[in-house]
Amino acid sequence: MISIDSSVMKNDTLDLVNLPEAETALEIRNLDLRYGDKQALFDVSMKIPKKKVTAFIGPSGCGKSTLLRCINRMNDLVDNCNISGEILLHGQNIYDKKVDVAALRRNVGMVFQRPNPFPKSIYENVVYGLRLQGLNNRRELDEACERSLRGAAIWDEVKDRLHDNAFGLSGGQQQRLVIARAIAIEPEVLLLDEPTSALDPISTLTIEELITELKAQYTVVIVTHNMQQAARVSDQTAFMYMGELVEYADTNTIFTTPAKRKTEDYITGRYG
Ligand SMILES: Nc1ncnc2c1ncn2[C@@H]1O[C@H](COP(=O)(O)OP(=O)(O)OP(=O)(O)O)[C@@H](O)[C@H]1O
Repeated sequence: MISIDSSVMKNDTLDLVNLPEAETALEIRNLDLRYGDKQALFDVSMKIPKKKVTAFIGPSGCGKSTLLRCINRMNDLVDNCNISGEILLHGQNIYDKKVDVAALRRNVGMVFQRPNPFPKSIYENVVYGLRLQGLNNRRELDEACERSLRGAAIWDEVKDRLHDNAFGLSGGQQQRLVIARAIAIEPEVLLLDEPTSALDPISTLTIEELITELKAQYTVVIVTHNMQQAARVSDQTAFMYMGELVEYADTNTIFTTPAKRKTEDYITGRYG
């Protein structure tokens, strides 16, 4: 039986079904996804609120990462992947033919399970996306670098070695650096795919605190295996099972009074 510390529970609840457009960052409508013959998502619909943390939880293979990857069209890179349904960002379906996928991915950044800094200096990692956009002014790059590293809660640790190779950082620092790189280009949405699963407990806690700070500016969607983590960092939780969205509600409700039996069985550790 998994017990969740009730002191970490939050009290604000949103009506996720009738969420007003102004408060909605993304709306997923009737999303189905197939990898070849195998259907991995079944008719998923949900509204993801702006500037909140939304967690996807569920047993291994239930489709959490697949759903996350749909939000910035990472699944486009997978052969044989077939998607129907819509994901609306600012009222526009991101799967519309007119959509510029590179621009979408700038606006919807992604951080993966294993920290993946580039083999470059800390500084060059952070400003990488800005350079790609053609920004070359040293002062602007310096400012953006500092702002992003501060935003990712790693500035104090690296400010005296910005030109050292990023591989010299610890795993937890590398993950915060990668988050700094993602926020340097000022996305609206940050997708975090099990961002702490390769980290030690102290680094995990630092990243969790960071996630809570990030929602002041960004909409955060996180996939996690760790239910305590979902309870600690998220405002809303979506429980998935075998490709279906079983229950989606504020995190407090999911962990204390879930409406569905399957959710209760999962959060109480009966399977997983
Ligand atoms: N590229 C792929 N090609 C074929 N099948 C895939 C691919 N990626 C995922 N799948 C399948 O889709 C289903 C959902 O996988 P997904 O990785 O989204 O689940 P998950 O809930 O994130 O799992 P985990 O917690 O283990 O990472 C699984 O059955 C998986 O085997």
